[in-house]
Amino acid sequence: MHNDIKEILFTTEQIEAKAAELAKQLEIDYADKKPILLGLLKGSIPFIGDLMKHMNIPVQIEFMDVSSYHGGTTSSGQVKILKDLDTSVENRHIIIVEDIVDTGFTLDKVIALLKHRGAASVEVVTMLDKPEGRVVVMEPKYIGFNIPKAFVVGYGLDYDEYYRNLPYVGILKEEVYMN
Ligand SMILES: O=P(O)(O)OC[C@H]1O[C@H](OP(=O)(O)OP(=O)(O)O)[C@H](O)[C@@H]1O
Ligand code: HPA
Ligand SMILES: [Mg+2]
Repeated sequence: MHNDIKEILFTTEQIEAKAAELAKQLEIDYADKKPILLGLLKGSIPFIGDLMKHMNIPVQIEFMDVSSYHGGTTSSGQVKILKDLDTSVENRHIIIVEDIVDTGFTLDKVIALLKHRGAASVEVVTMLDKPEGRVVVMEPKYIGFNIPKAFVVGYGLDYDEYYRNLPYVGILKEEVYMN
């Protein structure tokens, strides 16, 4: 285990099994809908990779780069779109892929934008949900695991752009970001 990690919450094996399980549910629900899997960069990179390889239906993969944490452990509340979609979402079924839902600010903004652009439906699949972090109402339809109110890293999740490459999800030691 990395020296900056206090506790591992989910191992690689647990995460990969959960991704496969979620993919099978999406396969059933979107069998004839030709959905767009929309990954929000950068955190969703490992999860969208694990998810898509278990979805044996026609699916389009797209990305938006959205950011609001700017290197800290709390949301700035300002959700910036650093790279927008370059494909139309009109009349398309969108599955937003997230690593984590915390305050809900990111999804609130992205969902409103996609609906405004005429998406036929918008749902969210997230590997992690931190319900105690919520500031705006947000209920993702597909959730991998619920987590307590702690700052976590790994499996795409960063602190100040590092730790995304850890193959597990763990709680970051507070001393790493307190000084
Ligand atoms: O529910 P929220 O409080 O909005 O938090 C969730 C979002 O925050 C993180 O993104 P971040 O802004 O750190 O960008 P990143 O994916 O590039 O790390 C995470 O990847 C989610 O997209
Ligand atoms: O707990 C978290 N860790 C990393 N990034 C995040 N973005 C929202 N919550 C978190
Ligand atoms: Mg981040």
